[in-house]
Amino acid sequence: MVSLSTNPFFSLTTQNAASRSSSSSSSLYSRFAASTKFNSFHANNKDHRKVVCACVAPPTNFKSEDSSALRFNGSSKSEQLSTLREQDGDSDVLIECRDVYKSFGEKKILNGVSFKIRHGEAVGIIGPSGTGKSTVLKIIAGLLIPDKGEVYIRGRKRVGLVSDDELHGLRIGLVFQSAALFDSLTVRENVGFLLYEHSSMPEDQISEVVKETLAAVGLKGVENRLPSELSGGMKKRVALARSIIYDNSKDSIEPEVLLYDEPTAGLDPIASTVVEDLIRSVHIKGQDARGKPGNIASYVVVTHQHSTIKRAIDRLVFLHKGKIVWEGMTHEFTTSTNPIVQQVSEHKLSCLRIRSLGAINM
Ligand SMILES: Nc1ncnc2c1ncn2[C@@H]1O[C@H](COP(=O)(O)OP(=O)(O)OP(=O)(O)O)[C@@H](O)[C@H]1O
Repeated sequence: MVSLSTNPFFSLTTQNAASRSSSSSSSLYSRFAASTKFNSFHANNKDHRKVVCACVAPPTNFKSEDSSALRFNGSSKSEQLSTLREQDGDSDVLIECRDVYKSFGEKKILNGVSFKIRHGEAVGIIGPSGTGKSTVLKIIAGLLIPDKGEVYIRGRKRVGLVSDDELHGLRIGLVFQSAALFDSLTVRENVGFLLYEHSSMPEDQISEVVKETLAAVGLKGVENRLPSELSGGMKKRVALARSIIYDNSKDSIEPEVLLYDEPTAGLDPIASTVVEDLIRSVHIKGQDARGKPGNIASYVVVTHQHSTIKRAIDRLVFLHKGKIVWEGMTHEFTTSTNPIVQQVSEHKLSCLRIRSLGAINM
């Protein structure tokens, strides 16, 4: 079985999972739901609602009467994943997009995207602005449905949106560019949201895990601050902490694939380096940044930043005009004979602003 329970708010459609019912968790929810930003966001913009729902770590079971307003879709659990694919020697493939198409209205964005994410990989998706990189992440995360084509999670075809936490076996976490913290909650509550909402851990233990996780991303003594009291780089680190926290009281920890959408956008070079190295450190050698058994099996980074490619990515997928035009190891990027890659690598990656690629003729 496969689960995407790490994904934020996926649990909103789940009615029956055991969840923490403490007053503190409902108060967390009400404080979050009562925030002006949240209400206006959801009242005014359906598409944005999806993004908000996607952007944070993993409350897997919101218990609220209002939660119906936040559901992604009405698809049934049985529709979520089906059709176990035959084993084909790809046993290390965690996620596969096969011939995926996506349009928004008349606008064709993805035109047959196929690629695989294997266990242990650090994959970067690069390409011109507007070419559909974030759309690919949202499709992988189960927040958007392809118009055509298939997404397989550990060999099982996903049907519909992810909205179910009864599935288990792989968690997928999405860290949005904006960090997307809940403004009305403290850093502790933001980072510990999943555990407050969904685990049976006592609150003092959750506080301890939050503290450890924050320390792992280089933050100390910020637990009681609100997001508005943090710098941009700190917010990104809090978002990272929120994506890597897990319930360590469980017997087994599911592997997780983390999806980062421009994790260093807007940061200065030093702050970028910190985040890039953290992305690596939560993943490498089967250890997480707390020195405990790691659960981040693989990660995918959408980026325009050269330093992120250099420090945090091993394999690149190059998306252009809705298709993958090149795939290879990062070091092969500069030696590729693919014309479009050559035009980019002539810039030696050091001045890589792939946004300018929009002008390149294919
Ligand atoms: N929900 C949506 N509704 C309508 N259009 C959308 C939606 N989401 C994305 N788009 C459009 O799809 C195109 C691809 O967007 P996407 O964010 O995936 O691009 P990107 O490659 O990540 O761009 P960037 O590098 O600038 O972040 C853009 O033109 C965007 O405006």
